[in-house]
Amino acid sequence: MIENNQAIVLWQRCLNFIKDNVNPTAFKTWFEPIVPLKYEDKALTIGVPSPFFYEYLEEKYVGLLRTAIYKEIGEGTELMYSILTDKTNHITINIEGTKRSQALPAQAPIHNGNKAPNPLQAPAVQDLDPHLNPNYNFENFIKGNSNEFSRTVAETVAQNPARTFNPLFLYGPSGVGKTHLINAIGTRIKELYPEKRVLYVSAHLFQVQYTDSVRTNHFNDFISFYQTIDVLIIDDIQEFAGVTKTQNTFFHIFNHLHQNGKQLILTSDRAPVMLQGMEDRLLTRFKWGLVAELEKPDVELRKNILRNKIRRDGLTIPESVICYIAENVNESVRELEGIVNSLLAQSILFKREIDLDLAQRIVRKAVRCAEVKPLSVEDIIEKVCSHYNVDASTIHTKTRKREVVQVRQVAMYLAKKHTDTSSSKIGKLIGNKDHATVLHACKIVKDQVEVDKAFKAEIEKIEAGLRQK
Ligand SMILES: Nc1ncnc2c1ncn2[C@@H]1O[C@H](COP(=O)(O)OP(=O)(O)OP(=O)(O)O)[C@@H](O)[C@H]1O
Repeated sequence: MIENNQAIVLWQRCLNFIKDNVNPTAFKTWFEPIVPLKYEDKALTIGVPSPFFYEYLEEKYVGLLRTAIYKEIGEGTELMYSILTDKTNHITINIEGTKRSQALPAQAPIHNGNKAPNPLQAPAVQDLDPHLNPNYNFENFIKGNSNEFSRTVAETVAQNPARTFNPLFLYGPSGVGKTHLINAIGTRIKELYPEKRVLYVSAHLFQVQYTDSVRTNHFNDFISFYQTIDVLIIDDIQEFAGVTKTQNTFFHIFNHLHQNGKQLILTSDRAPVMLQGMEDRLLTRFKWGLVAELEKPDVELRKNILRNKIRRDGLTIPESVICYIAENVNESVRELEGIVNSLLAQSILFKREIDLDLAQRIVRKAVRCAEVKPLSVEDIIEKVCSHYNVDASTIHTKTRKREVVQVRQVAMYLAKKHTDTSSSKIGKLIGNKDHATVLHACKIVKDQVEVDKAFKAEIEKIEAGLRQK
C-alpha cells in the first residue's frame, strides 16, 4: 500500500533527474522497480524488492541517489529503504547504510502473489508456493539403520532452520529417500514457521531458470528472487557438474543466503569429494555444515517399507511374499515400490491372488532388468577402491604414492574395458587426469596382466565383483 502521495510526487521528480543520468537499461532494471512509500520528517522511504537490490543500489548508485534527492527534495533529506520481500522482514536502512530499525509496519505486497517459482515475476511476493510434495513427510518416512542418522539431522534442521547444520548436504544412490527427506524438512518448516519462504527446486530446473533469465535479460530478477528465500532446497546438485556459469551464479546465491542466516539443503547422488567438475570453492562450502549419507536400505528396513506401502495402498499381501521381495530386491526403495505396483496391476489384470509364485515372476523380471544396467565409471571406482581398501577420495587427490597410482590405473583400465566412456571423460572422473594418462594406465595394466599371474587373478576378481553389481 502506498502510504503517502507526497512520496510519489517527490520520488517522480528524483526519477526524472536519475533518468537523465543513467543509461536506459540501468534505469529500467534498478530504478523502475522502486516504490515510493512515504515521506515523513524529512525522510523519504522507498521500497526495494530484495536485500540484494538494496546492496546493489548502495554500491553502484548511492552517489546518484543522494544527488537526486538533495537536488529535488532538499539538503538533509534522509533516504530510507524498505525491503518488500517478506512481511516479517521489513528492515529500513538510511542512506548511509548504517542505521537499521524495524520502523515500517507490514505492508501489502507490491506485486501479485505468484504460484510458481518463476523468478521473473517473483521478487516482491509474499505467498510463495514452496513446490513441496506433501506426500513426502516425516510421518511416512520409515526409519532404519541406513537412514537413521540422516533422518535425525533432517528433523533437527526442520526444528531450527539455519541454527544447526547449514548447509545440510544429503547424499546417496538413487531411490534411497533423499527427495522424500528434504521435502519432509520443507513441509515441517512450513508447519512450524509458516512465514518462512521455503522453496524446493531441482538443480535441473534451477539451471533452466538461470539460462532463461540470461536469455531474456532478467538475470537480476533471477538473483533477487533466489536471495529472498529463507530455506532453499536444491535436489540433485550433481547436475551442476561441468556447468560453470550456473555454478558461479549458485555460488553467489549460496553466499548471500548463508551470510544472511538462511538455510540451505542440498542433495547429491555422491559425496562432495566425488563430485567431479564442481568448483572447489563450492565443494568447500558444501562441507561447511553437515554431510550425511543415505545408504541403500537393509533387509529389515525394506520389509518395513513394504509393509507400510502395502497398508497404505489397502492391499493384503502374505508375509512370505513380503519377505521374498525384501530379500531379493535390494537396490532402492523406488524399486521395491515398483514391485508392489506391478503385483497390484497383475493381480487386477489377471484376477488372481497375490501369492509367492506371482511375486517370484515379477521379481525375476525386475532383477533381470537390473542385471543389464550398464556399468558406470563410478561403479568401477567404488569396486576397485573397496578391493584395495582405499578411500575413494584419495584417488582424486594429486598424490603420487605408488599404491594410489596403481589403484587409479586399475580403475582407468577397467573403466575403459567395461564402459563406453571416452578416455578423456574417464580421466576427468578419475583423478582429473588427461586422456593420455588414461591410455598410458591402460597399457601398464594390460602389460602386467599378461606377465603377472597373481595380478591377473586380482583383476579378474574385481571384474567378477563388477558383474555381481
Ligand atoms: N525410508 C523410507 N520410507 C518410506 N518411503 C521411502 C523411504 N525411502 C525412500 N522412500 C520412497 O522411495 C521412493 C524414492 O525415494 P526418493 O525419490 O526420495 O529417492 P532419491 O534418493 O531422491 O532418488 P533420486 O536420487 O533418484 O532422485 C519415494 O517414493 C520415497 O517415498
